[in-house]
Amino acid sequence: MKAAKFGGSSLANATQLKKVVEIVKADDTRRFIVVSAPGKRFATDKKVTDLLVELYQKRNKNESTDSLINEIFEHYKEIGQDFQIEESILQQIYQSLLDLKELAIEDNPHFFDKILSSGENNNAKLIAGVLQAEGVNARYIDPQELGIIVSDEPLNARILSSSYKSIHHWHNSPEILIIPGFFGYTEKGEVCTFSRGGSDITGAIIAAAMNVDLYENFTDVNGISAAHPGVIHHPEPIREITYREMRELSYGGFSIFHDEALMPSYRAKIPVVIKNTNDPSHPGTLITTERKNKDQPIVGIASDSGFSMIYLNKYLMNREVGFTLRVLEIFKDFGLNYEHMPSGIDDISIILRANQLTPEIEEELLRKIAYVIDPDELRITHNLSMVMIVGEGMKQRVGSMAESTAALARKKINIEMINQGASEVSIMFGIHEDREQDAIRTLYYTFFE
Ligand SMILES: Nc1ncnc2c1ncn2[C@@H]1O[C@H](COP(=O)(O)OP(=O)(O)O)[C@@H](O)[C@H]1O
Ligand SMILES: N[C@@H](CC(=O)OP(=O)(O)O)C(=O)O
Repeated sequence: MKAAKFGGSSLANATQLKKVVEIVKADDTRRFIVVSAPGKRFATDKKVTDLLVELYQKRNKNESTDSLINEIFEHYKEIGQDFQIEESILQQIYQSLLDLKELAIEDNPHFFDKILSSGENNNAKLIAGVLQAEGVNARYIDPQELGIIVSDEPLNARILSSSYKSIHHWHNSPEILIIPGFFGYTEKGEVCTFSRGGSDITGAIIAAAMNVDLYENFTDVNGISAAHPGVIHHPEPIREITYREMRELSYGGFSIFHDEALMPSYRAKIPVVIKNTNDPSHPGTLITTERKNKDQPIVGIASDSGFSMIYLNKYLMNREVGFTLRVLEIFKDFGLNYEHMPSGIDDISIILRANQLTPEIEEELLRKIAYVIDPDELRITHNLSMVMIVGEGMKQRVGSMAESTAALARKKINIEMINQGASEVSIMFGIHEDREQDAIRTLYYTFFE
């Protein structure tokens, strides 16, 4: 049995949807289909979820949403146009969009979630209708009926562990279930979405709950490549990768997969394959617990920007009991999440996402650190990118660090920070944002060509 998730790029228009219908028909073990909201039809197009974000903003400003509603509806109509679907489906979609005009804003903590979730919900209804019209025994199912119950954290829900058992009750469904991705319901029955890109999460939850043999994640490329295709021309494809490696790459900025999405399928030890809707016979990339091909020490290079780093130095820091704890307590008091904290004998660096800082917060934070910790040196660096080389094989291989630093030095890229986790699955380099693409290129050509 398989669960398949189709991303927005696979559902953007009628031509793409025809490919999806063929994929569903081609293998009768594909029993659970998770769908995203319609994606971009062309480079300058807007995906439906982004139009819904605009709708939310307009509602908040009390501006008319009529033209947006029409634009979104026209997109659904275009997707359904080549199929003999029942007229009532499009009417239902139109009505649900009109209902968004009436949704209460006041005392409605799930206002944004309700608007966003309509993108996938309407698409799942449309696709179920299309599959039925094409003779497939399929049905739309609402996440509440299915049992996707989530924590009450607007725009950032998490699945409750009790959900898996309820969802499993549907594993023998005679109909193929068409499930909208990206949201669930709280215990009180309110719609709550996962974070952006969260249809991947729904796919993994369904795969784990139904205990399928394979979770297929369909997108618009032949699996994952060793670096971002926008930076490296024809990067090498990755045929097989472990969950740990994929987790590091997703964290490091591989936008192809939501980084939280792997958790449910990882725990359930279900293999995931990333496949191309436009070329379904291509093997894509397989994500498993252990990879068979151990020859490749480094599988990929990822990067992400928008970091700041606070550097602290205090002579004999290592003798002060509770030093790190006191520093982190300050971060906690400011409600700041940190991402990494490499340390030396007398110094530590704390790296955090810069979008949490305003000039006021930054000033107060530094003042508090100076007062509580009394460091010999305290400074903050902005506009950093984290560039990562990832691969389980690095543990056995001598010299990955030396080759990387030599490659960066050759390009005169200054390394502000190096971090290697205890698991030795990745090495991370903090560099100035301006040199991010140069760093990826030089590291890629060092390890791949
Ligand atoms: N390392 C990588 N390998 C392959 N694709 C990548 C990589 N990094 C980023 N991408 C991009 O991710 C895109 C697919 O992911 P996504 O936007 O989530 O698609 P979907 O709409 O199917 O969910 C690809 O079109 C590609 O441009
Ligand atoms: N539509 C949602 C959820 C999602 O996962 O979409 P996609 O599978 O197209 O990345 C978003 O844009 O965030």
